[in-house]
Amino acid sequence: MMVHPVVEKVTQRIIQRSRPSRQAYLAHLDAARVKGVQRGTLACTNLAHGFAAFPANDKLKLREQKQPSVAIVSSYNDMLSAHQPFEYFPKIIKDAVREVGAVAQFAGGVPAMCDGVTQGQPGMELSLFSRDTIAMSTAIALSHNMFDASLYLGICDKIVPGLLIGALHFGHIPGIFVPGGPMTTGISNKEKAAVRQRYAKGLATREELLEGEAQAYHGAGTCTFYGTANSNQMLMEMMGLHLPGAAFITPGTPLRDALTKAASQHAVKISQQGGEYMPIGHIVDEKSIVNAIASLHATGGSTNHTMHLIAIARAAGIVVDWNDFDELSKVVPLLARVYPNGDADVNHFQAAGGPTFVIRELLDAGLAHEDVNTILGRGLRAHCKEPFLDGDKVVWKDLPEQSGDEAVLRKYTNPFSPDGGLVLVQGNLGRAVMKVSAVKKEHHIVEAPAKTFDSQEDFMHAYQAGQLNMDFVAVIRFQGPRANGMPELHALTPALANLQDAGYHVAMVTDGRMSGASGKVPAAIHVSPEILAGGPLGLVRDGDIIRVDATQGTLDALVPADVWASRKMATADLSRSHIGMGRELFDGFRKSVTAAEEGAAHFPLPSPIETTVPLHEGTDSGEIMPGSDEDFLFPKSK
Ligand SMILES: O=C(O)[C@H](O)[C@@H](O)[C@H](O)[C@H](O)COP(=O)(O)O
Ligand code: SF4
Repeated sequence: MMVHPVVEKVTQRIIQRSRPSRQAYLAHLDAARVKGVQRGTLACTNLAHGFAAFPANDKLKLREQKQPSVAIVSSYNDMLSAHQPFEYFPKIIKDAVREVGAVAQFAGGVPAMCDGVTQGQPGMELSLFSRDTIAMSTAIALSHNMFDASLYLGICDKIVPGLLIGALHFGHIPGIFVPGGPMTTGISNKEKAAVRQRYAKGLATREELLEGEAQAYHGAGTCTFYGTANSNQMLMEMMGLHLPGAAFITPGTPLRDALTKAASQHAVKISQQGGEYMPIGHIVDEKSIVNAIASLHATGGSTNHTMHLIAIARAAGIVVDWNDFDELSKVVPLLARVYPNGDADVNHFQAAGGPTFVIRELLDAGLAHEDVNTILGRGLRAHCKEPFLDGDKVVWKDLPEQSGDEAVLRKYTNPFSPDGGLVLVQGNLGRAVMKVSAVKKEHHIVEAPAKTFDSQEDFMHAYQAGQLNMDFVAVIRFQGPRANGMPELHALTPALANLQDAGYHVAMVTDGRMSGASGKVPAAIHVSPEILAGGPLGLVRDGDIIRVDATQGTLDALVPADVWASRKMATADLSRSHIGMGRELFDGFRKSVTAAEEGAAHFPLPSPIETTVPLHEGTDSGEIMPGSDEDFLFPKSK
């Protein structure tokens, strides 16, 4: 099926723009491949260290160097309710892989930060940088070079992007993402937000607030709003990196564990030894990235992916920018209304049809590419299925034709909105992104005087002192990655929402970011260049009229040109963001980070290597496979 002309145009533009770096990436991938098991390239001493602690039968298989070894890279910890279930996954995986004659090895853990625990706290200034720290930790795990396939256990915000960025730097290794599933529904996200707004007005006690939060976040599993974590799940389904429909199955259930077992055994199958070799670097290509952006728009996904997806693409040699997001947003309809884009949560979304329903609708609408590689082979249509238990095995069934709840999920023929959730706004303040799917139409344009703040705390002090009961645009400055690590400013949402509810026209403009769970207040975020990179946001003064217009895609200070030209860049003392809570360890990150529109990344685009010199000397069983087209079953980017 032909895709929509705009989808095709954006795809071809990305392919053209990415050609040098994508070809360099594929050359690196070729050079890393070996004939036989990857551990065949190790010397005996290395290998003995690699299997020393294993039980006899595993050790024998590892020593024989015939059966694949499957890496487990896990973000388990007790801090994220979403990742706590991963505690018992390694045992399920090892038993499942043994059943099919191979071996699974816990290759390494990666750090994972809960943005809910750190929201509004100093720790949030490490949050964005934790993504590439996770990517580096993934590389450290895989650098043992023992592995012929890998399972990535992660769900939340920066963790899936970090794991995937790391995995793509080992693009020759087949990989499958293994989710843990969402928390069961507690009090609704709307009720949770209402308690917060009452507390911000002084109408609820701290005990009432804590009780409300505890009823929202009440158990193991991912928080049930459609923030960055659950946006990640949609993207993994859309990119064919999950088994179909694995995203939103509750942790601790038989189906959840059966899916983990099935993913483990499928990883063996797509290893070179399994006969259906499918390296992850050939799954993530220009078309799968375009598909991911389309699914983000169709579901009102997290604004954080206007950075994370760009960084993921960059890791695979693919260059994406906010024009690509913006042009796709204009043709991809909004098909799901999940909080903050509506009242439903992800459990309702799943019951209505879930992410695989969205995949089918986008394919049927010609708004996604079907001809892509996935962990199941060639073709995305195989992922438009729903998993069920048949005994202790997973079987997949066709999706129902209709949505289970039209208030939550719709077919492309009857969308909530003809266009998607994220738009580019640009003007004399720079380039920024706005999530419009969660903002009422009457707030898509805000023109009001600026009030500048250099920290979240300064804003909250002014709010609590009653100084903000007016129409205004909050310009929160010095929040970019170079300044203080680009924290989420989600903690300002209840105050801004109260002011909006009181009838004031309010908006936020910042070089910082918001949570994927942020919603109703119009916010032009990720303003690039950031102030510390000379961004014009630093020229704004209190009282300047700021116009934020999501319909026209503009972001301007309406200041006479001569006055604007005479302005000096504001300065701020950021030292308190550079010391304490470990922030001093990330000084190098602040200095080396790329712009938000380049993914706020800490790694270069792949560049051509002089010759496809193998990364390591082969041995008899680890003979280096020459990188050549016929070795691959996969068409290169055209
Ligand atoms: O991008 C995201 O989705 C957020 O980082 C999310 O993971 C974060 O935890 C929110 O702050 C939680 O939402 P509440 O703060 O509303 O509980
Ligand atoms: S969704 Fe956010 S708050 Fe919930 S567990 Fe994940 S990181 Fe923490």
